[in-house]
Amino acid sequence: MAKALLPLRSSCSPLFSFCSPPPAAPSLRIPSFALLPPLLHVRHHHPEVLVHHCFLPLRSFPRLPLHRRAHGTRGSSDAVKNEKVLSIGFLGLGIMGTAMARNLIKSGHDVMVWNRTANKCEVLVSEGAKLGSSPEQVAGSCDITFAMLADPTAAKEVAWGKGGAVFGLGPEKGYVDVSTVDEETSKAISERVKSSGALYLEAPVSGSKKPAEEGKLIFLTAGDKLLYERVCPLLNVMGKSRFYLGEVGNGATMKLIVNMLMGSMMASLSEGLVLGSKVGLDPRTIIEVISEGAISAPMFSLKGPTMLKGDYEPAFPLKHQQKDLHLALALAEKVAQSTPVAAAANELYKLAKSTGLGDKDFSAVIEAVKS
Ligand SMILES: NC(=O)C1=CN([C@@H]2O[C@H](COP(=O)(O)OP(=O)(O)OC[C@H]3O[C@@H](n4cnc5c(N)ncnc54)[C@H](OP(=O)(O)O)[C@@H]3O)[C@@H](O)[C@H]2O)C=CC1
Ligand SMILES: O=CCCC(=O)O
Repeated sequence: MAKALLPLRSSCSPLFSFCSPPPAAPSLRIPSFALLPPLLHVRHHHPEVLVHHCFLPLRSFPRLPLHRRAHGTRGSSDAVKNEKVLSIGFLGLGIMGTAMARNLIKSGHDVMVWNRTANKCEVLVSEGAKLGSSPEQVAGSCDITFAMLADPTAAKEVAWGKGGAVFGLGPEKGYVDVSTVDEETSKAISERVKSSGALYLEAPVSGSKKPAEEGKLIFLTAGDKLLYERVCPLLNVMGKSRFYLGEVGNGATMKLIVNMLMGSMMASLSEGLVLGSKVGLDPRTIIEVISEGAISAPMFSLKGPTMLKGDYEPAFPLKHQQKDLHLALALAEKVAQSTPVAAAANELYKLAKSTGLGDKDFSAVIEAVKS
């Protein structure tokens, strides 16, 4: 199981490493299709979980760029070295979208951006992005369009509301929704996208503002595998690892499970810090003790100190964590699974939101524990 879930980069053996051409490759030519090894599928307990190596099937996608960049490296001229540079649309320039689109621009791609609140586009336009007038126009102008939106309502609105992306999509195009939404929303978007003739991939991300800025996100993808293969080089620019999880919905639910855990962990940390302080312990020592033992977590070490200072500068807005808990609880209810811990955590986030903390970082949930 552990092997199946290894991030792609670490699972690339030299023999099958078609995520990127071998470092010594003298030219940009991708080996002819016939010479490529078959996709390396690693199947484990769950039949839908496939972790495989990425190659670019030239015959299927004559418009593919030929990336030669090695994983993990960055360079302003990466995309410029391609025979054909993909044009990329990016819809939604919030905390995450801005950082992700910026990395695509920095890697030399041709990026067109759109955001509901138009002035948020200005900074990326000053860095080289083109300005789109609507999701429809962006999707119509670009080969691949990414969407990074707040919630299911926003994702649907941008996909097929007035001037929605699907009206600009068509054959040979791809739509990649990286927002955190539920399975039903993703499937509905998939249906609309595919009826336009385009391909669809859901690809929610694990990792927050800093990993987004550093290009170290973890993509949880599902949907059209051909599109997944096509966008691998772009995911590599924005992330450190990626999982292909099969049918549409699997990426969305994986993300909700992860965020359900995260929300409960943060609520738990908050309780421990508040209780410990109340009985006279130094909360800084609590954080230090935790970091030494089996329950240590990067999140505790990262957020603990800022929580003690009352610094809730948003990296992951609390309203989005509450949205994710709500969606995870709905998922649990659908399959009659009891999730009392997550339900209790959700109440705390709801309380924090009702006191005006929705736009603060999710670690501000500690204020609800204090109240
Ligand atoms: N921040 C984080 O750490 C992470 C967030 N996520 C997920 O990524 C998504 C985006 O998060 P983040 O960037 O933090 O959120 P932000 O709140 O910073 O950005 C939300 C984006 O959605 C847009 N939006 C909201 N409602 C609508 C609507 N009705 N129509 C069109 N656009 C809309 C906003 O536009 P406008 O600017 O006009 O308001 C903005 O571009 C969420 O699903 C979140 O759960 C996933 C991983 C980490
Ligand atoms: O959805 C937000 C996740 C934040 C994180 O993974 O650190």
